[in-house]
Formats: sequence, structure tokens, C-alpha cells
Amino acid sequence: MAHRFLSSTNRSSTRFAFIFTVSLSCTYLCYTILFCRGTVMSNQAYEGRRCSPSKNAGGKKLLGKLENCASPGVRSVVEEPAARRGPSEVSEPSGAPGGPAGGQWADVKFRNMSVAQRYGDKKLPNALIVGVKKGGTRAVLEFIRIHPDVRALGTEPHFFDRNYDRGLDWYRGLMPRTLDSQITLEKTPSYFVTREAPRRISSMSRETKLIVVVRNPVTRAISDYTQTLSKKPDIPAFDQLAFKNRSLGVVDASWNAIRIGMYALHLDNWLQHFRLSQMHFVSGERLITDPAGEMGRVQDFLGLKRIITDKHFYFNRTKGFPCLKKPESSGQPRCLGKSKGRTHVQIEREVIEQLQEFYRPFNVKFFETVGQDFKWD
Ligand SMILES: Nc1ncnc2c1ncn2[C@@H]1O[C@H](COP(=O)(O)OS(=O)(=O)O)[C@@H](OP(=O)(O)O)[C@H]1O
Repeated sequence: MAHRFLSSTNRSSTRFAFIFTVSLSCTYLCYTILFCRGTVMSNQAYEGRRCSPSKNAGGKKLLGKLENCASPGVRSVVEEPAARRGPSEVSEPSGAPGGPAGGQWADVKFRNMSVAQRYGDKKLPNALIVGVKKGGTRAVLEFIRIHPDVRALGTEPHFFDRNYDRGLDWYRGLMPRTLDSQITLEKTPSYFVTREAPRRISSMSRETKLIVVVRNPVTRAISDYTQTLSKKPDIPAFDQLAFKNRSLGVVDASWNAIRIGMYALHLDNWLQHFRLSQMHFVSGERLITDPAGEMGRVQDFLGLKRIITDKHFYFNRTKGFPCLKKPESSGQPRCLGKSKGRTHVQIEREVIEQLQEFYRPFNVKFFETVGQDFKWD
């Protein structure tokens, strides 16, 4: 009797142990499937946003930038080949605050990205940062793209200047996927000084919103020259290139570094095809001293809710520029790359004054046309 009782107890325990093990395995299996799927999806969304445009890009320059897509953390140095990046750009600058503001926007952004990645379409851009070279265009792009309703191409497609023959379908193919509620954005600073660009852009859509980041043309020219010098150390001195005759003060307006800064001339060309209200001018100087203020106006112009605020920025003393606070989801630095914020070559005071003099009438005309004084005197 006792034996029968014991063996029936044994059977029940065995059955219980079996059921328990099976249900435990099932629970574990379900968790594993769900967890892994979530991780893979969010990674794909992140990588896809950063890399897919480059995969489609046929241009040599775009291919050259592919390696910048490789690591999710280096979005802010997307323009620089890895070899040129210094240690300061791949390690978190000391004292850089992260904070909840960063975490919140990152979460919203990643949720939207993941949804857009699955359900969105590639669309032609409805907004462009068209210039100016060395004005602060990369900063505006990197700052605005943290907005959940903006998706931007990280590379410069140069469609309306160099690649126009490839056609609109090629151009659309470069774009990130967006939901209908999201803005598609790209930046190519050379558009501003490309004669055909305004006509070509307006034939894509007359409603395209245009952002122009402008900066004191003298400082811009020096910045431009500093960049060229870093690539070609053998070029003539700045003043040799800037003047046809220095003692007579005759500036060489055919030199690109000078020509780009004659904003009023280029703007005239844009106004043949676009209303002034479709253009927004960002002050490259205020972008450094008050990034949140400038980005607030950019958001208004794009019809976006003001989500990017003071909370997103901190001043990085090592870099000497404002940087983005790091989101909780990333431990990577959020300053722009080394090619942004270079130490300029020293230019004689007199040369600077001569150039200020040269640009004055162009600046005055530019301020009158846009109805804003950028205070470059
Ligand atoms: N936050 C922040 N961090 C770093 N740099 C900043 C920032 N905001 C504006 N800038 C200024 O941007 C200048 C480079 O302009 P662009 O990005 O338009 O250059 S480019 O045309 O794309 O090469 C770059 O010019 P240089 O200082 O001459 O290097 C910067 O002064």
C-alpha cells in the first residue's frame, strides 16, 4: 500500500518536473525570439539611416565616404575619412553631459526611424541646405537631423551641380525613407553658387524650402583657403590669390574663395526662381554663440515643432564649439569632425581690412534684400 502510494507520488513529481521544464523552455524560447528580433530591428533602422544613401551613391566622393557609415557612433564625423580623425573625435570629450534630454529625443527619433524604415518611402527632398561652403552647413544638418520629423542624407549628393545628368530617380534613390509627416533634407553647399541650381531645383519643385547658412565672407574665404591648404600645402599665399594687384587693392573676384562670399550676386540668381519667403538665412556666427536660437528659427521655417532647444547643446571647451549632448543610447561624442573648427592661417590685418572694404557693398545689398543685418563690419 505504502509502496503504491510512494510510486504514485513519484509519478506525479516526475510529471510535474516534466511540465515545469517544458513551460520554462517555452518561456525562454519566446523571450529569446522577441528580444533578438527587437535588437536586430533597431540596429537595422539605425544603420540603414546612416548607410543606405551611400550604397546607392555612384559618385566617387560618395563612395569615399562609405567608411564613415561603418560605425553607428561616428555620425557626427561623417564627412571625415577615418584616417584623418584624431583621438579627440572618437573618445568622449571630458565633462560632456548626456542627460535625459538627449535620451528622450533619441528614443523618439529611433522609434520614428524604425517605423520609417519599414513603412516609409524614398522621396525627393522638400528642403535643401544650399550653402554656403564653410558657412556652418554641416552643423545645421547634424543639429536639425536630431528632430524626429526630419530625415537627412549624411553625404553631399551634388545632384544639382555635378550629377544632374543622372536624373531625379537616381537622386530619389539616395534619400532615406521617410513617412509622409517627415521632411527629407540634404545639404550641398556648392548649390548656392551654381548658376543652374535654382532653375533645376525649382523644376523639381517650386515649393522646395531653401536654407542658406551665411558667414562673414572674409572669415569664410580664410576658412576655405585653410581647408585647401590642408590638402595642398604648396598653393600660393592667401594674399597672392586674393588680389590681382595688392598695392592697388584690386581683389581677384574670379578666385572661388572670394567669389563665393559675394552673396548678393548669387542671391539675385535664386530670386529669379524662388520667393524670398522660401529661403531662410542662418547666421553662421550665431550658430556658434546661440545654436538653440538659430535652430529654433530653422525649425519654425520648416514648419516643425520646436523640439531642438538649449537642452540639446553644451559648449565643448576642448573643441571650442557647441556640441550635441550625447543621447543615452550612444556613448559616442557628438561634436563635429576635425575639419570643422580648424585653426585658420594667420592673415595680415591690412589684407583683412581690404577684403572687408571689398565686400561691404555686396554685404549691404545682401542685408537689404534679405531684411537682416548680419553685422559683419
Ligand atoms: N558646432 C560647430 N562645430 C564645429 N564647427 C562649427 C560649428 N558651428 C559652426 N561651425 C563652423 O562650420 C564651419 C564649416 O562649415 P561647413 O560645415 O559649411 O563646411 S563645408 O562647406 O561643409 O566644408 C567651420 O569653419 P572653420 O571654423 O573655419 O573650420 C566652423 O566654424
